[in-house]
Amino acid sequence: SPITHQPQPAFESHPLFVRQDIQTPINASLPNVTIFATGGTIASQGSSNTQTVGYQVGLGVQQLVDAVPEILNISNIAGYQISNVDSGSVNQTILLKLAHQINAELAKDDISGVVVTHGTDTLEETAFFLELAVNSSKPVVVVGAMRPATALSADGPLNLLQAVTLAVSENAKDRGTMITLNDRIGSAYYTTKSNSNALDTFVSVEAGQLGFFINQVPYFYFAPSVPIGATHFDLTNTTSLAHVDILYVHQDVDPALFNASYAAGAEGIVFAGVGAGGISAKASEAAEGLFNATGIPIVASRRSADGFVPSEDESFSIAAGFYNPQKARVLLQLALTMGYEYDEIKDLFAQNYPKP
Ligand SMILES: NC(=O)C[C@H](N)C(=O)O
Repeated sequence: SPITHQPQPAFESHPLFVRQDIQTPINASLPNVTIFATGGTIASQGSSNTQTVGYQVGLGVQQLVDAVPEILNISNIAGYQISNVDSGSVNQTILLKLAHQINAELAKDDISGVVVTHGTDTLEETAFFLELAVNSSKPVVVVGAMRPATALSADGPLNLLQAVTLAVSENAKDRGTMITLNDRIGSAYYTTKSNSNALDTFVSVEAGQLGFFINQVPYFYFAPSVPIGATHFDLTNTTSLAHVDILYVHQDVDPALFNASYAAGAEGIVFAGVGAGGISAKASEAAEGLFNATGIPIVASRRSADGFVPSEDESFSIAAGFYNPQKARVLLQLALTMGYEYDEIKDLFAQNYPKP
């Protein structure tokens, strides 16, 4: 019979708590999974079944689950509507709601894992944020779609089934936050969106995928392992995140951007450098001047899709190592939020550098 999962009393009083229940049948012999819906293409509808650009977000978590009744053959589902936005509009309020609610959910003995439905554009940022903010052996799976729910060959329903499958899989434990889309399973650490339009958009070229689905069964290439530099933050009492900007470097980049970013409130800056963290002499001078004047951490990442930014002696900047700019930003943001000193931030990034 249909049931409504009730909110946890301890969480009702939390300032960031928002909840919308869904109604699904319950089968006591199946594991429990909680879906946190945030929006994105997976929750979008077009005006025709051939429209694959320019559609509107708006489907609720109940509709996402109703579209894939097969999910209820493998799990009992509780659903929370955290937001319903394109992922370009996901912000720290949404991220903190997710972190708080997922931590509370995974602390319950009868929950096997959680799934977050999300737009793909910034999915990797949310996944990496959750990787850092959630410390559990249970699977956290972030999933999206490249085609709206109304499209011919919509990819959302199968992606969602695979995400829930992963959330109840014993083999998916101790792998942190995972990203799944188009049969592939990736780590939140290194998976990135590679194509604005294609279904097969999530890649991790250097670090590789964790696994893939065959006939809806997840197969992993490796036993669970911990990425170099893996770390977790306890955000239990956190209600806002530090302001960190990303500046994109290019020929003739305006050196004034660094001071402008600081003037607008940035507490840290990541720049997407050319090559392995490069920047013009003039911009470098401006960035160094800002660092000397304010002491705010400035992290050098790269605008290339993949690669490593090595640390340089005597540099005013902290090398991002393997982190792309958006992941370096999340790491710096959390370190600043938790009150890390400059040297601790340097060490945090250095933990990710390859060891000889
Ligand atoms: N494929 C997608 O999900 C793109 C969408 N614009 C988003 O919310 O990120």
